[in-house]
Amino acid sequence: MTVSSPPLLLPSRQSADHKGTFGRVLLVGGSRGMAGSIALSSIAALHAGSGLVAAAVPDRVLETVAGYHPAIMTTALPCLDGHFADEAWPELRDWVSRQDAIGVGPGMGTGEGSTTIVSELLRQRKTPLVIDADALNIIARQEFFDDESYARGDSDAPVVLTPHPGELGRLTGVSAKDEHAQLDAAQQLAARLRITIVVKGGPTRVVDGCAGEQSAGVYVNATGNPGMGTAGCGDVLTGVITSLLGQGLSGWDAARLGVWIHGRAGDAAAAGISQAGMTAWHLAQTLAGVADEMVESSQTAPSV
Ligand SMILES: NC(=O)C1=CN([C@@H]2O[C@H](COP(=O)(O)OP(=O)(O)OC[C@H]3O[C@@H](n4cnc5c(N)ncnc54)[C@H](O)[C@@H]3O)[C@@H](O)[C@H]2O)[C@@H](O)CC1
Ligand SMILES: Nc1ncnc2c1ncn2[C@@H]1O[C@H](COP(=O)(O)OP(=O)(O)O)[C@@H](O)[C@H]1O
Ligand SMILES: [Mg+2]
Repeated sequence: MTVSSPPLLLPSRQSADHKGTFGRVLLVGGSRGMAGSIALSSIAALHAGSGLVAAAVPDRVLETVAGYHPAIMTTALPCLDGHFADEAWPELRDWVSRQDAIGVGPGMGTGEGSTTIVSELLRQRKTPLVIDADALNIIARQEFFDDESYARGDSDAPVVLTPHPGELGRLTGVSAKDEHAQLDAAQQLAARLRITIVVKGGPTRVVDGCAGEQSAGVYVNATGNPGMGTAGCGDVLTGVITSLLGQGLSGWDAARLGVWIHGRAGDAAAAGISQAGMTAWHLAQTLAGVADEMVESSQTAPSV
């Protein structure tokens, strides 16, 4: 199988590097019945190379999420019926500025507490943000993006949305059935808000509304396969892109490299297991095995 080349590479790792070099990231989400989503995002962030990963989850599911992986740190937030309570944001607020990037949305539900978290995370402009899943559904339902004040400026941290066509339809009002109209709508939304949007699917496309020539046009990803049409694969991508933002990439670079390595891991899972039998769990594991393909290797590093 010929593997397409990554759109860019991370700098090679140096012997003096440490956890802090590779970023501290926070994944916010999960709920009773959907604890796995935020665990997949958190494990994916570790397997994409982050130095430190924590999951901020409703108290009720903390032990469940913590049980998936000993390296994931967890923070319990106030909970009501297994979902974020209104009191969750005041406790989450102080964590935000300490992160190199935050991913929000997987499995979080669309209740009051989650809505406040999404609204406040959108207001802050210092911490890079990936917005996925129920966080996108909240934005759509609350029509937050009708308010131009959410648009990003040159000095603001990057924001990356990762909708599948169903979520993009809710956000833009353009049906998932009309692929081209959805891509146009995503490009208009990205340009208006000066953000990056990953339009997930087969293939996935990335559009970017931030300044600079390099981000003009549409990036069409060449990796991935229909075996990835299985629960949790989008949650894995959220963790990957959050990790890459936390490693210092721009929204455009983190989104393109993120979808490339995500699809590459999906191809490795399909080859190792099968398209029909692979799951998001397999994808998260194969991601660890291919992660170095995102990094400048000694072979490609300029000779001294
Ligand atoms: N193990 C877990 O805890 C999981 C939790 N999940 C969470 O469940 C919540 C709901 O997300 P879901 O995506 O499952 O539900 P949604 O209702 O948002 O999306 C599912 C529907 O979207 C449409 N859709 C999706 N991809 C499409 C495509 N390529 N073309 C056309 N239509 C498409 C289809 O109508 C599909 O039935 C999210 O918060 C998500 O994070 C899911 O990620 C699944 C796994
Ligand atoms: N046919 C396909 N080819 C390539 N990638 C696919 C295909 N179907 C789904 N995917 C990928 O799998 C992921 C599914 O995301 P999503 O629907 O959000 O999953 P979940 O919310 O269950 O985690 C996306 O990254 C999407 O691009
Ligand atoms: Mg999803």
